Amino acid sequence: MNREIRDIFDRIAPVYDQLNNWLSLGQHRIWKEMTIKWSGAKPGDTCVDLCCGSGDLAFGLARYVGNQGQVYGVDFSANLLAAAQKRAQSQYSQPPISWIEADVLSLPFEDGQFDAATMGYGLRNVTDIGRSLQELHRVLKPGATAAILDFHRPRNQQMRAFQQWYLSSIVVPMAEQMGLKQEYAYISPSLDRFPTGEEQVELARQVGFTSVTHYPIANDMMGVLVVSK
Ligand SMILES: C/C(=C\Cc1cc(O)c2ccccc2c1O)CCC[C@H](C)CCC[C@H](C)CCCC(C)C
Ligand SMILES: C[S@@+](CC[C@H](N)C(=O)[O-])C[C@H]1O[C@@H](n2cnc3c(N)ncnc32)[C@H](O)[C@@H]1O
Repeated sequence: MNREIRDIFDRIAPVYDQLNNWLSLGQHRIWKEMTIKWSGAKPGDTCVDLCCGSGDLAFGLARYVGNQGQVYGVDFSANLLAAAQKRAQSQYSQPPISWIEADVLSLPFEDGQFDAATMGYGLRNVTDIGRSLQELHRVLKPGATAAILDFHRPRNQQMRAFQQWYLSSIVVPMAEQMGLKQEYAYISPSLDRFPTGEEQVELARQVGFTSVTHYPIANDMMGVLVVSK
C-alpha cells in the first residue's frame, strides 16, 4: 500500500501545484497559512514539515523561523521532493530547507529534535495514522506543537453532498484531462475512511499529546488538528 501511495504522488508531481491552485480556487494557500500559524513556529526554531510534497508548508515555515532557524521537509515521493528542490533554487528561501526522502512512519531524526511541525494533507494518506502520530510525538521537543491539516467529510449533509459533487464533477474530470483520473478518484474513498475530527483528537491523545484541538475550516470540509506534547 505504501508503494501504491508513493507511486500516485510520483505520477501527480508534474501537475500537483497547478491542479491544487485551480481546484481550490487558490484557497489552499489560506488553509496552509492557517496551519503554519497554528504550528506556533517562531524565529530561530527548528521545524519539520511532514509529507511536505512540493514544499508549500516548508517554505512557509522558513518564512516564520528566519535565517537563524532550520526547516526540514520530509516526503517519500522523489518526484515531489524534486519539485520542492527546484522551487527552492528559484526562490531565495531563508533559511535553506533540508529536503529528506524518507517515510514519516520511520523518521530519521532523534527524539525531541523539533520546536514545531506541520503536516498538510498527509495524515489521510499514510498507511498507519497511529504510527505517524507516534513518530511525530517522538521527534517533537517537550512543549512543542504540531498542526495537521487535512480534508474530512463535513457533518452537515448538504455540505457533504457539495464536497462529493465537487470531487466527482469538478476535481476528477479535470484530473482526467491530465491523464490522472484514478489518482484523483482516490481522494473520495480516502475521505470515507479518514477519522472524524473527534476521532483524530482521541488518536492524538492515545499517543501522548497532552493538548489536542481540532479546528474545522473551509465550511467543515477540512480541519486542522493542533497537538502539543
Ligand atoms: C491542496 C489540496 C489538496 C491536496 C491533495 C490531497 C490529497 O490527498 C490528494 C490525493 C490524491 C491526489 C491529489 C491530492 C491532493 O491534491 C486542496 C486543493 C485541491 C483539492 C483536490 C480540491 C478539493 C477542494 C474541496 C473538496 C472543495 C473546495 C471547494 C471550494 C469552492 C474551493
Ligand atoms: C497530498 S500530498 C501533500 C503535500 C503537501 N503537504 C501539500 O500540502 O501540498 C501528500 C504527500 O504525502 C506523502 N506521503 C504519503 N505517505 C507518506 C509516508 N508514509 N512517508 C512520507 N511521505 C508520505 C506523499 O508522497 C505526498 O507528497
